[in-house]
Amino acid sequence: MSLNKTPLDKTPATIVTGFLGAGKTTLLRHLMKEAHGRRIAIIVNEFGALGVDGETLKDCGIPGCEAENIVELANGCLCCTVADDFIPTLTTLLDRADPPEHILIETSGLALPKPLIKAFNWPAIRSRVTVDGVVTVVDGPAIAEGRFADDPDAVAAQRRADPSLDHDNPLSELFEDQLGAADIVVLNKADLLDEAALRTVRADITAHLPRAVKIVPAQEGVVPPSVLLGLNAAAEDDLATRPSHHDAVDGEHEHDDFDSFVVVLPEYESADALLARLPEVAAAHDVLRIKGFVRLKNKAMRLAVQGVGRRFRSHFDRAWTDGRDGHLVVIGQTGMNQEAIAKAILA
Ligand SMILES: Nc1nc2c(ncn2[C@@H]2O[C@H](COP(=O)(O)OP(=O)(O)OP(=O)(O)O)[C@@H](O)[C@H]2O)c(=O)[nH]1
Repeated sequence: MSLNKTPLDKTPATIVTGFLGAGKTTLLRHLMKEAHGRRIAIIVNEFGALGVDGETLKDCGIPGCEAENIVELANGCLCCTVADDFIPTLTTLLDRADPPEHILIETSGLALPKPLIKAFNWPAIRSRVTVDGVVTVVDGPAIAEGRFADDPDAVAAQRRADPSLDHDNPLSELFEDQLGAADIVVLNKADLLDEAALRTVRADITAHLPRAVKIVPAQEGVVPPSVLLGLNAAAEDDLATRPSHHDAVDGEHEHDDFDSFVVVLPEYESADALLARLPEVAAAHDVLRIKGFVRLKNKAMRLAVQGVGRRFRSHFDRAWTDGRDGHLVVIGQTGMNQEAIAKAILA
């Protein structure tokens, strides 16, 4: 793995972006597994008040994932809290007696990557750190299902009403912004696509890329670190080639299209009924993402639950280390019926 300092002796940072549930944390875990003792620090940003990704990575047993190497910024989106959170966090990491050789930054699934890349030009960090590359992870099956596609009729109607608008779907705008920033695209969850679907999805991604960028199919985020790290992109010097839907307003944007809330869970004898209910609830209410941990009676281990759309997985990841209740973070588009969703989950 090429983790050498850049010619100007700046610490390289890799931004891992991609929509909710695409597989960013999974990819980070793989990178850490292959780090072979290199000093890598991780900054994880999440949409929603309770951090699940940081919890998933911290002390997961992979060397390097000790809690002190993982910084969680759980209050909203990195792209909006650059001055308050991001710059001080980076500075603290770089000022360590034993500073990291490489920094991995996982954005929230709803973050726009461009304002974050821009932040690397702030005087406080510009001479010390550089964006080695932007890795955009995409959820292959979600693209195949048309999750990020505009409805052409709705777009046409919207354009007639207001020509400055070009999307009816906030998901497609995010998808394009995340691809627009990419130095490399990881087409993840290839196990859920056949050859023909893989070809179609690849063509769809290519059609949205503003420049020639490599697309690497992957399962469980398994891509060799040598492919993802050491790209030397210096993305902060190259903003013009990374278009964003928010360029016209100098990056200004809001995240009011999406919302999240937490459902606190009781302790269960068995999680079977809950696990059977969750995909139904997600489908009935068009929930984008559900993730969290379930507490079971007489079990020291916590059950990690991950849902993307109506696709769910669960496994016992490690013992509870605190007295927290089981909980699930639910993310969806603004206007989802929070009360009905919580009720259905707890039924
Ligand atoms: N079938 C399949 N599932 C995958 C693959 N990669 C990740 N997943 C699953 O997809 C779910 C979401 O993965 P994460 O790595 O948490 O996704 P993320 O992008 O970090 O999610 P957010 O931080 O919420 O945006 C988990 O249940 C993973 O186990 C894959 O290649 N194939």
